[in-house]
This record gives sequence, structure tokens and C-alpha cells, in this order.
Amino acid sequence: MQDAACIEVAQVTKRFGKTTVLDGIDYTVPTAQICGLLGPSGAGKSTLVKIIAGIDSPDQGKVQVLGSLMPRLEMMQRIGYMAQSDALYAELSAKDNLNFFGSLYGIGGAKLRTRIQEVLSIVNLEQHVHKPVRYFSGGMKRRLSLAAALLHEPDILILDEPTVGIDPVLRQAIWHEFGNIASGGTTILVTTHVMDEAEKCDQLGMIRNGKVIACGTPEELKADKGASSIEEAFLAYGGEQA
Ligand SMILES: Nc1ncnc2c1ncn2[C@@H]1O[C@H](COP(=O)(O)OP(=O)(O)OP(=O)(O)O)[C@@H](O)[C@H]1O
Repeated sequence: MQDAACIEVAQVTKRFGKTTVLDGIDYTVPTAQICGLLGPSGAGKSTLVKIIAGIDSPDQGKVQVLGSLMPRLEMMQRIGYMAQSDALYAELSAKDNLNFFGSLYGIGGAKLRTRIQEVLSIVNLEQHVHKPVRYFSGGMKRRLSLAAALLHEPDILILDEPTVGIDPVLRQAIWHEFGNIASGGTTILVTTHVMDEAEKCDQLGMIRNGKVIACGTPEELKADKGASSIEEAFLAYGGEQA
């Protein structure tokens, strides 16, 4: 199952007005791996993951997720998507936000209560379960958004810069948990600017100006350019400071 494609992006182009933001992207994400999209600000990472998640549509090309052409409403149950900006209810507590997301995904009762405990523990927010989100710091909101994406145990996690504003110790713990989740068969697609996170991915796609400039394991990408770091490899492939 390890080598089967979970996400297949073929010739995807997206324009906003006269600007071509994604330019004929071909990209494949294998099942049960952690795949990173690395690129500088404005490279098109968020636009690409939104199209993969079915939140936006391409102007040309197609995306298939688990063999289904996107966008497709039924796939929402199988995807956990964490946007770059937090979509949380400020007046509600952490727990009530998760109760709300649980009801959207059709989970309830004891199963939801257990799952809420589990996801709050993963993101280390158990102490703040009853606190209204308006009192949360930026990093706490990111962690709660991540908890919401994990809640329904989706087959695929699509995470747009999930660890921005999260301290290094917890970031490490969250990446460790990503490893556990992927080992359980879940595919994780994550965007990042952070080089040490890029190093932790099984597969890495480097994006610049709406094009995939390189794809492979971090080791392959470094070896291909004789680089000692991902940053050096990225620059050698023609990238800019990520
Ligand atoms: N809805 C929109 N309307 C117009 N332009 C947009 C829209 N969404 C994104 N863009 C533009 O598309 C380009 C790519 O944006 P995108 O958010 O995909 O980049 P990114 O690689 O995720 O950047 P960052 O790392 O800063 O989040 C940018 O120039 C951005 O201004």
C-alpha cells in the first residue's frame, strides 16, 4: 500500500486575474507518507493544497484523491484540512469548538468525548479545554485547529503551515505524532517554510513561482545537488529563500 498514489495532481493551472499562480503542476502523493511542500511565500503552496482539499477548483487540469475526481463533497469525511488562517469560533470554548466540528463530521456521544480528549492531548491543550478561544494565543489557536483536523481520524491530513507560532518543543512533539499517524496508514500533506520540518518529510516537493521544481526524498534531493542541507538543495534547484 506504501507505494500507491493517494493524491494525483495532473497539469493543474490556476489563475487569479492575469496572474498564473499554479502553472501546469504535476504532483503525486504516495499513501501513508508525510509529504511536504516547501517554497517561499507566494509560491502557490496554499492555492495547491486548497485545490487538493476540494476547497477551490483548478482552471485547467485535474486532481484525484483516493481515486475520486476533486472537488467532491463525500471526500470531506475522509480529509482533515487545516487552513492557514484558523477557522474557529472565538466565543466558544476549545471543547465546544471541537463538539461543533464533531457534529459536522457526524461523530457524537462517547466516541466524540473520547476523541476530543485524545486530540487535545496530542496538541497539549487539555488544560484549556473550557477556555473561550478569544483568550487563546496564536499558537494555541493553531494547535486547536490541528486538533479539529485530526478529530474524525481522516485518511488524509492536509495541513497548511500547521506549526506556525508553536514553540520548538511542542513542534517536535507534533511532528513525532505525525510520524505515528502516518505509520497508522494516514497520508499527510503539509506545507512549510521551515527547513528542519522539510527534513522530516518522507517526500518533499519544492515549489517556486507556481511550478514544482523538484520532488523526491530529502536525501535524494540533497544527493542530486551534492548539497549538505535542504536549504542548499532548494537554492541549487533554482529556489529562493523559503
Ligand atoms: N483569492 C485570491 N485572489 C487573488 N490572488 C490570490 C488569491 N489567493 C492567492 N493569491 C495569490 O496567489 C499567489 C500564491 O499564493 P499562495 O497563498 O498560494 O502562496 P503560498 O506559497 O501559500 O504563500 P505563503 O507561504 O505566504 O502562505 C500569491 O501571489 C497570492 O497573492
